[in-house]
Amino acid sequence: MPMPSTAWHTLLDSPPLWRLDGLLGDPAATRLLHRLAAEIPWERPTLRLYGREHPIPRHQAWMGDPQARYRYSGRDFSPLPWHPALLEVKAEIEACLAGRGQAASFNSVLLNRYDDGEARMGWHSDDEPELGEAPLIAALSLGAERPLRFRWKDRRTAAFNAWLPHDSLLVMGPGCQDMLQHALLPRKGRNHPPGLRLNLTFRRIQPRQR
Ligand SMILES: O=C(O)CCC(=O)C(=O)O
Ligand SMILES: [Fe+2]
Repeated sequence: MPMPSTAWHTLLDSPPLWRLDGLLGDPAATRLLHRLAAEIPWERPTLRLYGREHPIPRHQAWMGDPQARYRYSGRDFSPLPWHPALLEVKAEIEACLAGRGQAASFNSVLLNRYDDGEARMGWHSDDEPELGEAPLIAALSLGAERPLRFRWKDRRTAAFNAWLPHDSLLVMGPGCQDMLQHALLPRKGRNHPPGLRLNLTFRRIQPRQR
């Protein structure tokens, strides 16, 4: 098999925000998209907002090492065991980052599935205490290309889009969660509504001390 041709793009110098195109190469990336869409036990958990339960506007799943547990909204979550294909992707990402001089060792992945342009994720930073002080998060996009919107917390610089094509890896380095928020906004696109998109965010959860 020829090595997929990859290229790094620097979206921001500081904090470091990078994109690598062609992480897995095709047809491997497209095969992975369809395999994960079919084999992952996708869920649509509900969130309580102003006293009412709302299903989140996308599907998701959480996988990782057994000790990569975290607390959210006062509840304890344990990851599902790794899907074998995701362990391979994790190794691939870690190798790519090592090649860029960036050591990383992930122990969990949050998978998001967006079926259409209505599916979305609101403004947030990935700044849960379990992720540590200055986390490095690497997110693989598969399927429909959509923009991840970034805005600065201090609002001094304009918001911007990071377009995430099929088989691209977005790396949010130390400081990204402190200084920026990001969101996957809904897209109407009457002529070209986006189709299925998966996003896999690899993270390192610090095991809880107790
Ligand atoms: O779907 C995306 O590109 C973003 C996902 C994300 O921000 C997250 O999982 O925290
Ligand atoms: Fe995020």
